[in-house]
Amino acid sequence: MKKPTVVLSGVAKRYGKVEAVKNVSFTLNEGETVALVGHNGAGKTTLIKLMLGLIRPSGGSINVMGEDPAAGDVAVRKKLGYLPESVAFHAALTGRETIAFYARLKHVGPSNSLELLERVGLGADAADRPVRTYSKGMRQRLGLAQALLGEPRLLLLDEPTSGLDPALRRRFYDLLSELRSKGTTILLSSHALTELEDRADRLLIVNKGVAVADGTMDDLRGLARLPIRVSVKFAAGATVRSFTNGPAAWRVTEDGRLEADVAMVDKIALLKEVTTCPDDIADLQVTEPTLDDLYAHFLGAGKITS
Ligand SMILES: Nc1ncnc2c1ncn2[C@@H]1O[C@H](COP(=O)(O)OP(=O)(O)OP(=O)(O)O)[C@@H](O)[C@H]1O
Repeated sequence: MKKPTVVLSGVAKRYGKVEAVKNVSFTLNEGETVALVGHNGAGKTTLIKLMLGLIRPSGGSINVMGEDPAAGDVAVRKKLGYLPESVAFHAALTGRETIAFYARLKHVGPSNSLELLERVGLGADAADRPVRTYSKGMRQRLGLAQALLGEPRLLLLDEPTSGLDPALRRRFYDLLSELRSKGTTILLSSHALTELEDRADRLLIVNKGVAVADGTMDDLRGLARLPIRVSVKFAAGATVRSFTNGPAAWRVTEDGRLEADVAMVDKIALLKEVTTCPDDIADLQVTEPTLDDLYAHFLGAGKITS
């Protein structure tokens, strides 16, 4: 059975009159990568700060690795890594000095600082340059190296790939899968929906402080019941058939394909019908709802969990 790293039960957070988080409950398990998504101001950073123990909830309870994170237990803090949304470092310190500084704050040995910097793609040359000479992407990577200090069991990453080019993003996600395979729990707060789609085990969608959906992509697709799109291209010389028996209403696209949107439950029946004469078909595409589609759907719906 999966071991929970974080458990939130009925958590609320008020800032004066603003109800930033309302009755939120979820669990993050060992070795799980969960994407936390929501519009600006939805409450994502507030949830992360609550899990870090930087702020206290106005209601409900939070348990991180068996402890109340706001109790200030050093042993728990050592096992926690955090990358804030905007990373700010002392401009005059080198990358290596920055890591040594954070290692002291976290009470972990700085001995592996160079190895840590190399892991995030900052080599020896960059390690000994002052941070003021770093590009935005290099600062972001330094932030990630700082979050990885002490081999954390829980990583909370707020917009971790902002400022990273596509190659560095790939490298970043490779690093995350390596950590995940070692059992690290990872929470990624991000607006970059397309890159989260294949990388998160689970999605947690928040809207105006409320968790409106929690589940895997497949769970959420099942709950949303959004249609899938089937698109057929006929082979040259094939007689273009019309599929009249199936459940779908077909249309002809500008590039001459036949296209239809059908409910998930009708998918197999439709594909059987379409492929009765396989030699007539040059191409067949089946497109499931994307995370963008699901996100739009759940923001328009009430609370739904798998
Ligand atoms: N210290 C604070 N004092 C008052 N209101 C706050 C404070 N911090 C956050 N809020 C409010 O709480 C709500 C949630 O903010 P939060 O920063 O958690 O959202 P977010 O989902 O992280 O947004 P973004 O995607 O823009 O970073 C917003 O309405 C915000 O204005």
